[in-house]
Amino acid sequence: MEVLVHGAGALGSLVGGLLAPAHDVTLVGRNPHMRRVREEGLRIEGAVEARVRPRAVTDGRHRSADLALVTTKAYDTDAAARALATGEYGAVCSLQNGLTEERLVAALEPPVLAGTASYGARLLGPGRVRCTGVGKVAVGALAGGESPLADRVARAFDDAGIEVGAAADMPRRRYEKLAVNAGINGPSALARVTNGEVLEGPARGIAREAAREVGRVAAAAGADLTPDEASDALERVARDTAPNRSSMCEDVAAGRRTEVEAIYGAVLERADERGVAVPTCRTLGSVIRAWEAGRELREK
Ligand SMILES: NC(=O)C1=CN([C@@H]2O[C@H](COP(=O)(O)OP(=O)(O)OC[C@H]3O[C@@H](n4cnc5c(N)ncnc54)[C@H](O)[C@@H]3O)[C@@H](O)[C@H]2O)C=CC1
Ligand SMILES: CC(C)(CO)C(=O)C(=O)O
Repeated sequence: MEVLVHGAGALGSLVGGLLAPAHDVTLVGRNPHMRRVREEGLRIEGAVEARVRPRAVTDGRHRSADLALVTTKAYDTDAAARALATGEYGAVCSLQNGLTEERLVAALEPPVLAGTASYGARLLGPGRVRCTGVGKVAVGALAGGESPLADRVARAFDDAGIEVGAAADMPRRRYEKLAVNAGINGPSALARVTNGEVLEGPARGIAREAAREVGRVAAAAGADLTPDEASDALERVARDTAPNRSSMCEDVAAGRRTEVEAIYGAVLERADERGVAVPTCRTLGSVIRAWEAGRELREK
């Protein structure tokens, strides 16, 4: 399969690199990373060790592939969609955190699949990515149900040795992941603690309530996820990733922009549309947004 990975940072380089031995992969990213991949190949280190040679480019416009994977940060989704709209793709699938697929649907003609990836990835430097945790990929129709296209994409991941499931319940999975991110990311970023410390420490109640609120929004949206299930998912992921710092915690610690809008913004938008009260998510989102506004002022 021809696969284009738009946004080849940590996750995109890892997934693209894992797909490369079995497929014709093009990474779209930025220099100096792309230049090094072009010149010397991509080295995957850590939980998976490999050296592969995907194509590596910096201009994602006017390209074509059977599948485009979107792995930019969520706040770069609109720019990614604009670039992808100039090309030709059989399908587009996001592996990002947060609810970004609707933005891709609004901008693109090809079918947009929903995806989740529980791999851990960190860019070590140009041409080098560390796999910090072997995970699973799920892909399926955005609205749920069987999808021959998702089956084909899942087979392509499987051919490359990636554990994958073609999932008929992506609406539930997307909300479950959103609940986990809403429960862990804000509290861990504000308290500067690991995922495990969110669960064990004084922020536990806030984290659980944020996840439960997402469960209420999901139920109102017909996504088959209850508040208890959302809270259980949060507990499970926080336990499984206990020593890790969440992406939002890393972003805040490094003074970088966060994915607050794709996580808390998405919860609030959907909650407000359906009249669901989400005071905990609203508070967490407001404080992270306030930090971001302060960060922008400090940069000026
Ligand atoms: N890193 C991880 O372990 C995981 C990340 N995710 C999600 O995956 C997404 C990506 O995360 P990371 O890979 O960690 O971020 P990252 O910042 O390492 O990678 C994003 C890359 O996209 C590139 N990019 C953005 N716009 C571009 C454009 N127009 N043209 C070319 N390149 C462009 C950036 O230069 C950057 O290298 C996020 O939504 C994150 O939450 C999900 C699961 C695990
Ligand atoms: C699941 C979790 C919380 C793992 O750290 C994550 O997705 C993130 O850090 O953004």
